[in-house]
Amino acid sequence: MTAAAMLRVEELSRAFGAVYAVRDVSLSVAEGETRAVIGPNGAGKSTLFNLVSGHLTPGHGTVHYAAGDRLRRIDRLSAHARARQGIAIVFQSARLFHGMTALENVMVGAHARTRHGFLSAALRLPRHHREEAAITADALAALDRVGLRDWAHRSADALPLGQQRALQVARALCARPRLLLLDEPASGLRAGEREALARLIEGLRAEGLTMMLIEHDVAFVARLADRVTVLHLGRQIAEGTPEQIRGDDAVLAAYLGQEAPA
Ligand SMILES: Nc1ncnc2c1ncn2[C@@H]1O[C@H](COP(=O)(O)OP(=O)(O)OP(=O)(O)O)[C@@H](O)[C@H]1O
Repeated sequence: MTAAAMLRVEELSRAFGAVYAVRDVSLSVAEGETRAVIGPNGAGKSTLFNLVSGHLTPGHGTVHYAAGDRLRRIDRLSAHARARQGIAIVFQSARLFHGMTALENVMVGAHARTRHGFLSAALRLPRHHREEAAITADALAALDRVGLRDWAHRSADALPLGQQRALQVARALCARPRLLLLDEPASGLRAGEREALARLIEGLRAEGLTMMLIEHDVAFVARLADRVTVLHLGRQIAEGTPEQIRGDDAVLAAYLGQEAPA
């Protein structure tokens, strides 16, 4: 791949007690690439994402990210600092704010990058009024981008699951990410909802957004990802195009006894 790296992970490890969730993983994601991360249950996929987003710190290894004109080391920065630099994560479990509208849910994402932060915004301090108007405009634009503009003033609780996922993506987009991490965004969705989500991700890919995506369905991965990283028991056992991964013996062996990538 000739494009510049957006993310470089080197010999990254993280253990919980005696068990390595991620062990000596090295990978590089190019600017504009969509990278899928697959692997059987417990392979370390979510842990890897949390190590990149800053929700976990590594026991060993480094994470570099393209901030400004070069790769900078970020593995000791807080999740908040990484978010301000453009790394956004959509977690596997839906974390919407109940009792808030779709618009308010998205505005929370925008506050991650403002100077004064969410707390003073929540307190409605005067200096926030101009900033607030800009955030509202950004949040409406993000809702529009995911096809939820008409839901802006409706309760997020009323949204079907597929649209709740789209709302989470909108919230992440509102923070203007340069690297978007999506942890199993399609899990639990029905066929029509999966298709809508796939089209949403395709649209972001066409816009050139760099993404990492955890997903079990290999047809979904083949459609959306440029390259695939395969983890098993914390280690990276393969990397390549979706085509290369499908025929990889180590990958097929890792999935033995589980749902194999067909
Ligand atoms: N906070 C934690 N405390 C203890 N063990 C953990 C913790 N988080 C993850 N693990 C363990 O680390 C390993 C990797 O977990 P992780 O959630 O990263 O895998 P995964 O590939 O995302 O799995 P899944 O597909 O089931 O979501 C598992 O053995 C898991 O039990």
